[in-house]
Amino acid sequence: MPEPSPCFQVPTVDIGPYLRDPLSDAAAGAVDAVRKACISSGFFRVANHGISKGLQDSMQRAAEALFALPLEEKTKLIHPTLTNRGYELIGSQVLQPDALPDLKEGFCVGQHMDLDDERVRSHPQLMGPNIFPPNLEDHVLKIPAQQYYTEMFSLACRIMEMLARGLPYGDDIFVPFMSNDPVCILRLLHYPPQTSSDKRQLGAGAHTDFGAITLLWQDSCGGLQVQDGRTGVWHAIEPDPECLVVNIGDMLSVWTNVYQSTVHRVINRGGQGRYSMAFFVDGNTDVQLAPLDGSVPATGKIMTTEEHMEHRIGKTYRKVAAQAM
Ligand SMILES: O=C(O)CCC(=O)C(=O)O
Ligand SMILES: [Fe+2]
Repeated sequence: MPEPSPCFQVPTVDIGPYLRDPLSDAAAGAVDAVRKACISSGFFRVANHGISKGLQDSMQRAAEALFALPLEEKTKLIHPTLTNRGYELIGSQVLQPDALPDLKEGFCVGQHMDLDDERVRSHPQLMGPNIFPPNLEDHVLKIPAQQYYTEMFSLACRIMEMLARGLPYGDDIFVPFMSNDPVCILRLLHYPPQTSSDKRQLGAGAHTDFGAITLLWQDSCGGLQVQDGRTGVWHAIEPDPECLVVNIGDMLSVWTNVYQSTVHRVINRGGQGRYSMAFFVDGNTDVQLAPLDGSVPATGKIMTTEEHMEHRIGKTYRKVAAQAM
């Protein structure tokens, strides 16, 4: 394997000063560090992000309890229509078209909306009710998940603000995107230890994220890798309990042409189950995906974020039966 290039960096940015006072000099330094990371690797870690260790620990315990439920109970949590709510079986997603189905199971929580809600009728693929397991008490999963969701949403708004400040389109350019019931999804993930030597088997196949940004918590197992687009070399993103990983998704790459949505994957060779939690910021469904400088998108076609999400979800999900696992 070629040596990782020293130029490829996933820096750690202390965002505490920005969260405390966005107009301070230290905050301006953090904005600049974030901007540089978005332009070079599209990945950075954030320290002093304000999400407590206690809440993260509760969520890790919640994920362990949830994924330890019998398969029969987990399959009852599969949403009849939405892929961004409830349980997802191992192998449901194929993130890398030439690889085997991903060796991961997931569970998604979003903003709860009842089925008869007008917003659900207008956006039936992205909005809807949450599903929680009836056999886990609310304090185990539902309550911490809702608190974690709320806190991650606030943090995501602040990070989107930092990203806006690193661009020439106005500090509030992403406010509409983060308004009007923006789609944000908390996805708990469990990767069983991988024993297969088949190179086509990955925990999560190589992909770029669909939305604007992803905020990721990972346990101490390791296994997340990001690819340097210039050299093709994969770099491990080592776990750091003090930090969350932030990465740029395809929406920001289309809007800005300079912030990179970088290819990454997961391979869990740690010998034990790996847990992670991704918070996907997919945003206001009506916002247009067109370069902010007014140029024509590379694809020649302007989509809404909703059309883009439905396209990417449709391409990567497949129906799998529980008994095939
Ligand atoms: O589990 C991880 O560390 C990464 C997950 C990921 O890339 C994704 O869900 O998009
Ligand atoms: Fe990803």
